[in-house]
Amino acid sequence: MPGIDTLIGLRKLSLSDYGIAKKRHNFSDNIIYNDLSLGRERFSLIVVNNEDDAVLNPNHFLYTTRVIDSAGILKERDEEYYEGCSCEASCSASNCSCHNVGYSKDGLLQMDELMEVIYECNAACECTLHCGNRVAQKGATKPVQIFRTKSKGWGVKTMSWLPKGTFIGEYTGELHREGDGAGEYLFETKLGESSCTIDAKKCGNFTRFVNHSCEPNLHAASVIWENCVNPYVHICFFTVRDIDAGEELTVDYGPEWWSENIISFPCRCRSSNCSFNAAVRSEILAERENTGEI
Ligand SMILES: C[S@@+](CC[C@H](N)C(=O)[O-])C[C@H]1O[C@@H](n2cnc3c(N)ncnc32)[C@H](O)[C@@H]1O
Repeated sequence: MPGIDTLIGLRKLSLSDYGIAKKRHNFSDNIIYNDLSLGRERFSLIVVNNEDDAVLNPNHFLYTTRVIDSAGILKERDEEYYEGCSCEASCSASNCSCHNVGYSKDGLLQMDELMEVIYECNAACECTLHCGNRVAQKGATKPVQIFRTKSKGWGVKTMSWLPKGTFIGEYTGELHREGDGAGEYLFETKLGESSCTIDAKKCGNFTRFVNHSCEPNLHAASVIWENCVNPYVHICFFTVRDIDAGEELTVDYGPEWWSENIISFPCRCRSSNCSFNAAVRSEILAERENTGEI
């Protein structure tokens, strides 16, 4: 009788696979899944647990590399479109007439001149898919690994050295109207002028495992690659500095997220200027008790 993992196509490592991989790569990691994305990423999304304190149940979320619009929010939009660019092959800051090009020639986000919104070329543009102004829309290419951290549950680490400005992945999940949904996997984004949220609790990709740090090495950028007047703003993670292979990838969840969640636990990012550590948490809880909030 095949197990559930086999039925849903998840390749759990057999002991012999593990032995071969261990010999070949000379590692001592305890790999529990060799591709959590089930082939949906361009790299094998390996899951490692060297802490022996929990197992990851891959069936409790659906792996998706795209945002899922089950509420039909995107469909409700007026179909009004902008024209694309008419650059012949590839756009650059000097020759692209219709877009602000936020990337360097190597496809790195220009972190020192960061724009509030990055407009990539889109389906209405005449440039080719090789255009340097199409980075995040092509999806994740840099291999990452899911690993069990000591005190923050699962986390994500990079398998290779990454220069500053590298695109890591888009935050995917279920799209909700503003105010709908709650919880630890919510990320706020925009639809034209209005706000909505992406909930990665039931569905998402590896970015749902990225933990918070008060000194993060990723930036959550707003990126648009639709030409409609009311575009969906994709939340895309880019490196804010060079990152070594093996380093954990982290992002700042923001004060609103912590305002909701600090009641349950303190921040364990261990950075020297942590804003939500145990001491700060005690002060916040004492203040909320005083004001009758809790
Ligand atoms: C979006 S999830 C990140 C993935 C999560 N670690 C997991 O195992 O699924 C957010 C949750 O991760 C944990 N977490 C993330 N960053 C943390 C931090 N700096 N300190 C403490 N817990 C953290 C908390 O449990 C939080 O509710």
